[in-house]
Amino acid sequence: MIEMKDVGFGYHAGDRLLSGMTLSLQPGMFHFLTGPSGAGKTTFLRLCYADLLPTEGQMTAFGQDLRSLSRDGIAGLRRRVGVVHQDTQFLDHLPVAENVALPLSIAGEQVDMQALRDLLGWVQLAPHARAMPPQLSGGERQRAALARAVILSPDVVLADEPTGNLDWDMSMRLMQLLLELNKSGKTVLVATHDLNLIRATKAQVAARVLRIAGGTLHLAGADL
Ligand SMILES: Nc1ncnc2c1ncn2[C@@H]1O[C@H](COP(=O)(O)OP(=O)(O)OP(=O)(O)O)[C@@H](O)[C@H]1O
Repeated sequence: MIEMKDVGFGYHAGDRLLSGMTLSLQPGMFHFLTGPSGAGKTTFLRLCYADLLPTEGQMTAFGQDLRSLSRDGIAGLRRRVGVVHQDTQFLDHLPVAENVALPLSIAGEQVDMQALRDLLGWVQLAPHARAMPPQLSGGERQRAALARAVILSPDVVLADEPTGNLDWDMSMRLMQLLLELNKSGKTVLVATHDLNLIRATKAQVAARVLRIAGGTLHLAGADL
């Protein structure tokens, strides 16, 4: 899985945004990552899918040192780690179904149309399969982003403020999908500053809450 030992990161030489982070993502566990705006949550997630490399310490994913991964190694890692980004981008000239299937096309793989239909049905977007992304509501966009993040059947799903622009009902609907993924065995990590969302989810799953504060990572107490 993903393991960090004394990991630090700075965007500029001499700058240490994050330091001393020691953590293992627990396989099959539901994790939250919280902390104030600007604390480094997105940066942490980017480290987890090797979009950024640590400037200090040791970090491995699925037993491989991230700093020594080849291009193919990074591509392999990205298959095993699905990401729902904070500012979900779609190709606006392609229908939702094609956007969701994009990781398959990029990997040069055949699209199994029945599996794609099932996936769209699971995120309740079957009626919107031929819609264009600008026609989707915020909640529908996030569900499409989640479908795209899991189409390659990753082991780990990272979601960066996936409910940031959604009302409570929509947020809970998205969280249910993430819970279902977790129940099916996937390791999930959701970055959010919404403590109510964390509390409501913790009523349903024994989630582990990580918090970034003071430039490092802590395990939050059970009161959260
Ligand atoms: N590409 C970048 N280059 C330089 N600094 C950056 C870059 N990306 C982020 N930062 C800075 O790093 C800090 C942490 O940003 P990050 O986006 O990781 O925080 P966050 O906790 O996800 O914030 P939010 O909750 O507001 O999304 C911020 O001060 C931000 O300005």
